[in-house]
Amino acid sequence: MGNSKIYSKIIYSRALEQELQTFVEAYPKGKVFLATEETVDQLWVSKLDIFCEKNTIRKVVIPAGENNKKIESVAKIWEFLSNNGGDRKSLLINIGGGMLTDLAGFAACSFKRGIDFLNIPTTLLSQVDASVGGKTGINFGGLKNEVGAFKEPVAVIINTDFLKTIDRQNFISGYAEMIKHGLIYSPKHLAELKDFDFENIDYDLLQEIIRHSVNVKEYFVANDLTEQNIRKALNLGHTVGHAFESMAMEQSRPILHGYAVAYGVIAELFLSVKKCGFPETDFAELTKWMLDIYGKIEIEETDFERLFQLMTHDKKNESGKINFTLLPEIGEIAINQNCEKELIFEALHYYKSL
Ligand SMILES: NC(=O)c1ccc[n+]([C@@H]2O[C@H](COP(=O)([O-])OP(=O)(O)OC[C@H]3O[C@@H](n4cnc5c(N)ncnc54)[C@H](O)[C@@H]3O)[C@@H](O)[C@H]2O)c1
Ligand SMILES: O=C(O)C(=O)C[C@@H](O)[C@H](O)[C@H](O)COP(=O)(O)O
Ligand SMILES: [Zn+2]
Repeated sequence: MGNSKIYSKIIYSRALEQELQTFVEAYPKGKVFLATEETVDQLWVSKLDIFCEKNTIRKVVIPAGENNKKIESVAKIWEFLSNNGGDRKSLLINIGGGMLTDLAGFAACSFKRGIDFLNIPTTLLSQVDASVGGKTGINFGGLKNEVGAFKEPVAVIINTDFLKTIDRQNFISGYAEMIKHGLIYSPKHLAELKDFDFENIDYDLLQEIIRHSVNVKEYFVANDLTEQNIRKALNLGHTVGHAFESMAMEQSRPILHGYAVAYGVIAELFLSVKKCGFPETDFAELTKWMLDIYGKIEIEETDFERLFQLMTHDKKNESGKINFTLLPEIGEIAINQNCEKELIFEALHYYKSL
């Protein structure tokens, strides 16, 4: 099984500038560039000595927010690299949440057909998921990640200090992808997440739990970088979740990605019960737990058709059939599970009734 190996190095370190220096020195002088976004720039990047004027690392800053994960922002990064002498041997350092690492990763892997990039994730979600594994991309035509490429960063530097300025909503958004990792691979990870007190964060413990979560992601990526088979496990909750996220965006009431994933996981566990025999007691317990944390997105019956249409664009689909990743039980995966429209509507009815 598998068509790739892990090329990226994951570095857990709180000595960020020291780690970065090693990379900067490995590339030609003047050919190291930085991409970030406004919030992260103000809170963090502008305070780091390594990026001060006397050093030659030039910077491009994108406005913050999911609505900036778009082609115009990619063009801004291409233009910046082009105007500042970016060449094939350049390095682009991406510092930010998943919006920024997806976007700038895509800009890097398309500029001059691909330059090196290094990810420094600053949200929980990007530390445990988005910055790792080489899925880069942008939203297009109202669809999530409709355009992108698979390319691994040269390294990912994970520094939990960044999480000290994250708000609660963004923290629990990232926590949803960790729950997903527990569900698809590791009941032990799920248990430690259930025990974690995110109202009163222990950062040393968090660092350990992040490492466990990243290990789950790396396991699937190492075996299937381009998502031909087993990597589809990492997409649990995303067929319905991305439809919720896109619809919420269309209706001008955007939701965070991790919340959309949590809502999608509930709907897809319903499908798992129906199609794969997922235990009903586990389903009831997990649904209650996630409802307590995430609440729910309010949907109307009149939304179902649009949600279904959005699901027809999911990247796991084949021959016009909507394919889900489902679970026969916690830690056991069933990929390529085709569900008919009637059953998908049943799941949406169930979700609406909660
Ligand atoms: N490539 C992948 O495998 C993958 C995996 C999961 C999610 N994603 C994508 O990641 C994106 C979501 O990422 P996200 O949740 O990090 O969102 P984000 O990058 O939009 O960041 C969330 C918010 O936190 C702010 N922020 C970032 N770092 C901060 C810090 N240290 N302190 C304070 N505020 C900070 C940002 O300005 C933003 O307002 C989505 O586009 C999703 O599709 C990609
Ligand atoms: O790494 C993966 O593979 C994932 O599916 C991780 C997801 O959490 C992430 O949101 C990813 O960007 C979704 O990809 P998509 O292919 O469904 O757009
Ligand atoms: Zn996701």
